[in-house]
Amino acid sequence: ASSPTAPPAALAARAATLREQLERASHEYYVLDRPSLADAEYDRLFRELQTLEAEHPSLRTPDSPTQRVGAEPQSALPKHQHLVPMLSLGNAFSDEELTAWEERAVRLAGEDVRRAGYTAELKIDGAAVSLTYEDGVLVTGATRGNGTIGEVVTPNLRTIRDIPLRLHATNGVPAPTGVLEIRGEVYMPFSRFEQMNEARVQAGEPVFANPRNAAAGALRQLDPRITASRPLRFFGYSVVRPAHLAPLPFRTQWELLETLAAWGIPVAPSRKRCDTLDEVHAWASEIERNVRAQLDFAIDGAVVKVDPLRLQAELGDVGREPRWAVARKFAPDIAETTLTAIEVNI
Ligand SMILES: CC(C)(C)c1nc(N2CCN(c3ncccn3)CC2)c2cc(C(N)=O)c(N)nc2n1
Repeated sequence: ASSPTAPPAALAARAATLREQLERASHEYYVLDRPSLADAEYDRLFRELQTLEAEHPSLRTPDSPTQRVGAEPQSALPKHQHLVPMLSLGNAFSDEELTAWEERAVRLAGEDVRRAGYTAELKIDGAAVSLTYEDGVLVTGATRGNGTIGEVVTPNLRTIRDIPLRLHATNGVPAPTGVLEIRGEVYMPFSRFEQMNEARVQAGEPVFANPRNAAAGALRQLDPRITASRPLRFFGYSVVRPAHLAPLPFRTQWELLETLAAWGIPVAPSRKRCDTLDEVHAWASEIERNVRAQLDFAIDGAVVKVDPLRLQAELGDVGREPRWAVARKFAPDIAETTLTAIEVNI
């Protein structure tokens, strides 16, 4: 017999179904931009779940869509120690410097580095964060901070629709178990950045100098309702877990990104699996010359990574920078440098 407070199994099952349907609809609407559920239907299901949770509080789980916006403002942001430190990135400002990076890696780990190839990614110009999931449920979100200690901003990150509150099994990829940290970049699309600054000018509020500052500022709000009002997005690019836990279900950076996407984490477009560094040079040049101007978000370059995790571990890090990855920086965005110049003149 069920105890008086435990909800009947049928209601618990209904709540679980509603959570799944609402999260899938939200993912299709915000991430895939192809909604399959009408807004009115979404609202009806959302209200049904809210009612169920109000009548049976034990059904109000942390991965419920009703728990995205809303905790009370905090007094200050608590500190968070990252399970695995978030590294920095060395910079390569030219093709020659990128080639020198490859030569050093080959000297250390041998020709396998060249044979195995690279994953090349856009370098999103936003604010780096780390999301901790336990058995697929988001439990903590933190800013990068100094790489070892960041600030807990979980309520603020939960307001970002791109960030799933629960990781799902799809395309034959099982949902993750145990604890893992997903790292990525929170950013503000250009189109929404301009719109927000326009509104701030009308409201007599100070404008943000660039989308990166706007994203970082929104993330560090004490009141999540303010964060919820800011148009923030997210791309993931790294998954780590403490060394003593079971290995993750992928062997290369490319498979890592495919796994993130299968779990419902947005991954930046225009990435490329390159068999040679020449392919990386050509891809980076195409991105800087043609793709960058079409993107609705700021990038400050590309990130080139030795693909196999085995070689990444063999290469390790020096100081706080991985030997197996490097940022290929592009010329600063014209708009930003112009604005900075104007600020200086004034
Ligand atoms: C996992 C590694 C360390 C190789 C790594 N580290 C990154 N970053 C480190 C330095 N970061 C940083 N941030 C502030 C201050 C100092 N360093 C900001 C993130 C990456 C950033 C991006 C991106 N932006 O799109 C990306 N596609 N891949 C990354 N990969």
